[in-house]
Amino acid sequence: MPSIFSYQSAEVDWCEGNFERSTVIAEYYNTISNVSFFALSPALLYLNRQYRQQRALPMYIVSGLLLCVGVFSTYFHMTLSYVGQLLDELSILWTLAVAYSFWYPRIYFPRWFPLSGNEKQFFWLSGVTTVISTLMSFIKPAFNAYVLNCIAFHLLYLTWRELKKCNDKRVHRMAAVMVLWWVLAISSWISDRWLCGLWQAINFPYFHSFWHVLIAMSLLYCCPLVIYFDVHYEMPSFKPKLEYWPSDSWPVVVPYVALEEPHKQC
Ligand SMILES: CCCCCCCC/C=C\CCCCCCCC(=O)N[C@@H](CO)[C@H](O)/C=C/CCCCCCCCCCCCC
Ligand SMILES: [Ca+2]
Ligand SMILES: [Zn+2]
Repeated sequence: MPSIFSYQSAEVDWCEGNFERSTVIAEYYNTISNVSFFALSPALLYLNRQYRQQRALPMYIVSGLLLCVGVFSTYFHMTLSYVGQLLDELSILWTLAVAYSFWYPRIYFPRWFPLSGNEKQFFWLSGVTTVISTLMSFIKPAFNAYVLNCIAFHLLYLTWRELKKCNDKRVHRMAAVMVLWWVLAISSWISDRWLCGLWQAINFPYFHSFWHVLIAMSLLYCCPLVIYFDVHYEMPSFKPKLEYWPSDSWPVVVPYVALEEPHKQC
């Protein structure tokens, strides 16, 4: 029986052929495309530095966790080991759980939820749910990936609820771009899983590496939106403004949130 650390002991094997470009890296392009996660965290921290000064702990923790996602995903695609698969999925689960605990808007807490000291209780509820989900991941990690992808639908629902109340055109545009990247990302993930025979027949089995880049792009737009609504709800002494680096007129831009003097827009 192979060890849980050994090469190709994982439950899933992505469409890209194994050991075709290297004798130590199982899926070469799926491994190197994780560079997008290594670029994401420093970009988030640097561009949103005004917000980071106000909310240092959540920003450093989530950026650190996104780096862990990159490290574990690299290890997984390099080895295709069972441990790699678990670490890849658990790092995503914990990043999502921590992000929800820090940024889930209080107005969406369930009605039955006790309202005094609710942040702390929500923090614990998220913690307990995550520990239970972590234990369950050991049972069927391949199924877990589908469950994790479903969380994006909840994020889409929250975005839609917020957009209904917001007149800022820049926010609507940013949400639209985030959804576009996500649609491209999830289509790549699903087509790598379900249509692998077809992609192998045309000798183009690289859709999972596209997924890595596209979901990182989607997160690049998702994070400023989360920050925007956090400032809007929780930091009344600031006015959030969505900006693009290096400037609005450049063909390739990276979005971020600048904090200005008080005045509400949404
Ligand atoms: C101010 C900052 C707020 C930040 C909040 C963002 C929290 C995001 C947390 C984690 C996202 C990481 C997703 C990348 C996964 C990369 C690893 C990977 O490819 N793993 C696959 C195997 O190699 C595995 O099969 C993938 C499983 C599914 C992961 C699903 C993640 C859902 C992420 C939702 C992101 C939403 C973006 C926009 C939604 C409209
Ligand atoms: Ca493979
Ligand atoms: Zn992957």
